[in-house]
Amino acid sequence: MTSLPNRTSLRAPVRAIAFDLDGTLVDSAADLMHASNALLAELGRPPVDLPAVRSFIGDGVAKLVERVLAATGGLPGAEETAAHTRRFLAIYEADPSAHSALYPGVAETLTALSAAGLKLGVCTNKPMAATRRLLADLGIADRFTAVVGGDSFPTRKPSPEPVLGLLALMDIRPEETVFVGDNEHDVAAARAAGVARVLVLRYGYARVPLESLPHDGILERFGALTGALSAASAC
Ligand SMILES: O=C(O)COP(=O)(O)O
Ligand SMILES: [Mg+2]
Repeated sequence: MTSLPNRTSLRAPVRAIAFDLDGTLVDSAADLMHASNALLAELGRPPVDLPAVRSFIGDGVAKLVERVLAATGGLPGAEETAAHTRRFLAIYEADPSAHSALYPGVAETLTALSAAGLKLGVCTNKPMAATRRLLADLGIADRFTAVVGGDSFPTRKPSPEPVLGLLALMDIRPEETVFVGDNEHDVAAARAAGVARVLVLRYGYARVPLESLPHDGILERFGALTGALSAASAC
């Protein structure tokens, strides 16, 4: 009787890792809060606190600003909201990193993964200009083969479009890719793009229990990624 090949031997080897940004690589909530509060001060509105801002992150800047406005006196009309979003971006892009930091283990782990020959990419819903500046300020811009932001394609995560766009730029197929994120949009986008594995970080800005999401594993800390990848390739 012929034996069936095991699951692993049917899988393409992992050649790339695509990372989410906010809540995965970078704890960026404090700068988003400061930029929100600078805007709110100009509008004569009360400030928002860190837990509120954490819960507003993940759908891009326009949604963040809408949620900030809705929580502090109400959402104005579409044109005024768009003007406030532009003002928020001007404030945020001028310095997106003063109060932000890489999560523990991020710099070392990215170095180890590139040294192991893996291509690394970023797929975030944050607009590109702020993303580029944040990655540069935190000293990790040169680790990535490609970066895509919330304004790089017509749709954002949870759409698979930016994930597939990132992989095209990296010349990598979804089945050769692991996606590492922190929220429900990352899992949905990566699943819809057909990546081989989806891992989520416990410490990020998820708005639903991680256990309820169709991921392939929860990482308690960023440094656990190298072990998770070698365990998967060994089994
Ligand atoms: O919502 C944002 O602006 C950024 O979020 P992300 O990096 O987690 O995709
Ligand atoms: Mg995130």
